[in-house]
Amino acid sequence: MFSTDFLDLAPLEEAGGTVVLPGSKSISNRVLLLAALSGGTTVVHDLLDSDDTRVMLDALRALGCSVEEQGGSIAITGMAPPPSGGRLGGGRSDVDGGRPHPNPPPEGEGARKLFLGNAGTAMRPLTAALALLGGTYELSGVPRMHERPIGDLVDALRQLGCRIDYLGNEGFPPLRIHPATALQLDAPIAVRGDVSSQFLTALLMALPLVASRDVVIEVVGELISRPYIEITLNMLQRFGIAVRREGWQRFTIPAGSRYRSPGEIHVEADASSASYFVALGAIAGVRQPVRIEGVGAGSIQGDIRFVEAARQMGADVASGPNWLEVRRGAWPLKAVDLDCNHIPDAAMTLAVMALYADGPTTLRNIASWRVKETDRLAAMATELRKLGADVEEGADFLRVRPPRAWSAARIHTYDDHRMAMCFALAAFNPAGAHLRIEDPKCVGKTFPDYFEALFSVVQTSRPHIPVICVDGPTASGKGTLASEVARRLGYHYLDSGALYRITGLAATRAGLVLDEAHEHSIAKLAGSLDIVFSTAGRVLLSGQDVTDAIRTEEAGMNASRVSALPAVRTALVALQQGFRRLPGLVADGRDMGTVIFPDAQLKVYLTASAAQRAERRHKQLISKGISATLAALRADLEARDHRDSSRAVAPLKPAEDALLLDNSGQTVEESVAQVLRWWEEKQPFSTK
Ligand SMILES: Nc1ncnc2c1ncn2[C@@H]1O[C@H](COP(=O)(O)OP(=O)(O)OP(=O)(O)O)[C@@H](O)[C@H]1O
Ligand SMILES: Nc1ccn([C@H]2C[C@H](O)[C@@H](COP(=O)(O)O)O2)c(=O)n1
Repeated sequence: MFSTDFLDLAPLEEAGGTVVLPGSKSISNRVLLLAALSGGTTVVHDLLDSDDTRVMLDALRALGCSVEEQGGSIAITGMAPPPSGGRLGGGRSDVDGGRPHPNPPPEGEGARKLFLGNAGTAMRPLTAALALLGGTYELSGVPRMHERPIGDLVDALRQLGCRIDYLGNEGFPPLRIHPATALQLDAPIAVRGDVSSQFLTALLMALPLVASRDVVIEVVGELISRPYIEITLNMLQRFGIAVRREGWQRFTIPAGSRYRSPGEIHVEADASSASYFVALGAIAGVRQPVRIEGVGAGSIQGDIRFVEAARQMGADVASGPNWLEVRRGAWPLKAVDLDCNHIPDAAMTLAVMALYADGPTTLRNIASWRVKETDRLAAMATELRKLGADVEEGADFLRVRPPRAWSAARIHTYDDHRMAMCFALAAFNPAGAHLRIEDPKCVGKTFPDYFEALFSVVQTSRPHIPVICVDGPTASGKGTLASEVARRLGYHYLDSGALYRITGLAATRAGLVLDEAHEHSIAKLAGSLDIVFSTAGRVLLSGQDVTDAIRTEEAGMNASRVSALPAVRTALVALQQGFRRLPGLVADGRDMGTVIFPDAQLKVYLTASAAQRAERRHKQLISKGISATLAALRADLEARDHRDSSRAVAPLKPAEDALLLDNSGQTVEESVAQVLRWWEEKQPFSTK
């Protein structure tokens, strides 16, 4: 996951390849709660690992469920009591036929506090389940969760006899739930269906806990987002509850309903997440398709119907039971006028596809966008306008006219994963306008590795991929500076010196003398090195860890020797240039700006006095327990500087367009801040 402050997207050109999608958030959180409410153990395969599912798992643990990892799957042992179980809330009327929470917080003791982040799929169903299970609880979330309505659900639960107080604003979390006294199950329970379908889902999942008789739910108003109710009914069926339905207005939970674990259950991939890759294929699947694995025509998720909308806009989609393959069909995409009530989440992706359409696109019946992670109607309109689109925002619709002239834009993401994910698709704009996605880690809610997945299936020409070069003499702090700048920007990092160090080591181990007479043998060796830079920061040569072996002063000197051989340098060019991958690269060495990446967008030549550098290296070695004298180190580094800058090929020198940075008097943070400032000044959306 990219945990940087922002992620800059270079202009993208094409897409093609395969993505395997993570599990559905909607299914994952339903399955977790149902497993918790069932007796015995349920092994859940392919569960989504994201912010919202972690919130649910933490809550279930706090409620006394056992959650165990089993070879990549999760085993949940539910909190339901044995069939002979006692009474609701551990001591209330049996008339209601309710079952008790097996582990409720004892009355009189403080409430059990559950923090549910911004997960509506945890807050709503847990409110209903805990109100019926008994015990005292406080349910809270992030500030935005406290702005998301829950009053209609609380009203429905109060009709039943549940006792729930608002701890902040009336109608919104946080909530305090008290044990119910007696439940009124004889009259139908009315719940509004036109604000969020999660209220009905919450009741459908909670009421089987107390269904000593038929329990009827009546939906008031037009039920929105029906496909989500279909998922709920489907999951309930898997856990032994056969809800009877009359149209979309009346639902009956049969008397005697009792949760039964299916033992094992697979979570299908997320159809809403698929929408970004369907759109990607429609926009950029020019020479090859984008193949999406984990979800397909057989999906139980309503958002799979996004595929129909994408087809209407021109996408060429083939599908199988759990895969989709999408290519560009019509281009530009076709403008549409669509009712999106059935695909509220995925419809956000259509709003970004509309930027590439041949006229204005209107998305209707999307009032529910206003009560999601953010007010998505307002947010979408604001951000689309930044790109140059002409946007009309109604109470429950959005009309998007594609930009006549695209602008580079910083996209604010409002802590809303879907804003980040769908706006990334604007990077294919024909004007090559740059995009900055702010707070990219918000995708952690449903798809933590979204950007990694995206970068694995998009292509752009090399010159578009940003590169920052940091060249300079030994111990000037290049590696320290370059790796930190890369971390802050979410870019890849190339330590080119390591490649020469590895070459020197491999040649020495092969018994080669590091001189001109062996130039071609060493070059051949350099061209066939099996090197792995592990994510844990280790360097492997032919599977062997050489991280420490290449860091000695002797290895540095040997690297300097082999680096003076022209054939060796040539042998390493392609390997170094191969590090230029999306979203960008920071490379350090001696010739990054002069030879390897002459078109780099920013070149820094980093220096410090020889005395400073010797001192830094001395400290560095001492901290590793390696003894050295300052004088010897200074003599060594001056000898290395001399060899590196006087060799015939690619000598150490500043590129003509490099910015000089003498960090003798700077801290590491000061030099990092300086380079980031220079980088920022080069961005098209710079505030300057
Ligand atoms: N601005 C700075 N101020 C003080 N110390 C620094 C600064 N930058 C780096 N250092 C320290 O100097 C030491 C050498 O830095 P680093 O290894 O990054 O240099 P380098 O130029 O990459 O060296 P080499 O080319 O030999 O690999 C490190 O211990 C680092 O923490
Ligand atoms: N781009 C590069 C990187 C390194 N070298 C040579 C010269 C150095 O003395 C040696 C070790 O580099 P370090 O790890 O100290 O950065 O490798 C080069 O010629 N070109």
